[in-house]
Amino acid sequence: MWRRISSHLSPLLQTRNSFLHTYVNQVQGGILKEKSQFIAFVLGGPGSGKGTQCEKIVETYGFTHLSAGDLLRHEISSKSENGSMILEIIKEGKIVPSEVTVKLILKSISSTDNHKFLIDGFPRTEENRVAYERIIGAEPNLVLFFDCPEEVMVKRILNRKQGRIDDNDETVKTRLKVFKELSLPVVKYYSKKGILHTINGDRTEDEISSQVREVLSAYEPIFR
Ligand SMILES: Nc1ncnc2c1ncn2[C@@H]1O[C@H](COP(=O)(O)OP(=O)(O)O)[C@@H](O)[C@H]1O
Ligand SMILES: O=c1ccn([C@@H]2O[C@H](COP(=O)(O)OP(=O)(O)O)[C@@H](O)[C@H]2O)c(=O)[nH]1
Repeated sequence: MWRRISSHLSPLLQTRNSFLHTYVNQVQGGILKEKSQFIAFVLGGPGSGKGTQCEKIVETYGFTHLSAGDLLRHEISSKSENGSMILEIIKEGKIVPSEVTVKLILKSISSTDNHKFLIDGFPRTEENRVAYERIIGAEPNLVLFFDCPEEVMVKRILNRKQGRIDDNDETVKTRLKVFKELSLPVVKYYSKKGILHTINGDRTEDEISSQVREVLSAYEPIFR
């Protein structure tokens, strides 16, 4: 049974506290055990297979999957105050202001009773990354990067058929440009930090899954 310990703090402190230390106490055989929050960022170009693999990770390891794109699309469909601005940006394949995305991520984390999260499709720019670190005050435990040739990603996106407004020839061009110019520097940053794990995304789903399991199993003692 999980229980947040930050309920008596002010809302701001509470959010930050719950993020940094979620920490929930589990009574196990009479011993109060503390679990640390575990965050994995999942990066890769559009159509590289991030969402598909996140679903498998959820099934195998019990992570909570937070897709930044899904959180933003939910703001559009729920007609929230930022909904129309987000719609315009996604339609063009550009990047939503960091504050908006980070707040949505933070809100989801704080309202979820789990200590391990996959944050999929974020951070997409160095500015996103810095905003996340400023607001959250922590770095991820690890970063998975799905490396996939451009022509494979384009083919997958145009076959995706989920009715997404940005899955078309025109917007895909901008998304790929944004990925190369703005997102790859983030990948490089985490590589230098030594927490990046590159996965070959140009394989079958099962082959990719087994590469992912190889990486995650090494972290299992930490996030379990
Ligand atoms: N390894 C794979 N081989 C072929 N198609 C894939 C593979 N992984 C995902 N797909 C398909 O490609 C499309 C894009 O995958 P998705 O997981 O949505 O990518 P992303 O979240 O990175 O945009 C989806 O239609 C998905 O079913
Ligand atoms: O942190 C984020 C994540 C997504 N997006 C927007 O949402 C779109 C779709 O992102 P998603 O991760 O859902 O799909 P992908 O491009 O990886 O297929 C992007 O092109 C951006 O316009 C954004 O602005 N910031």
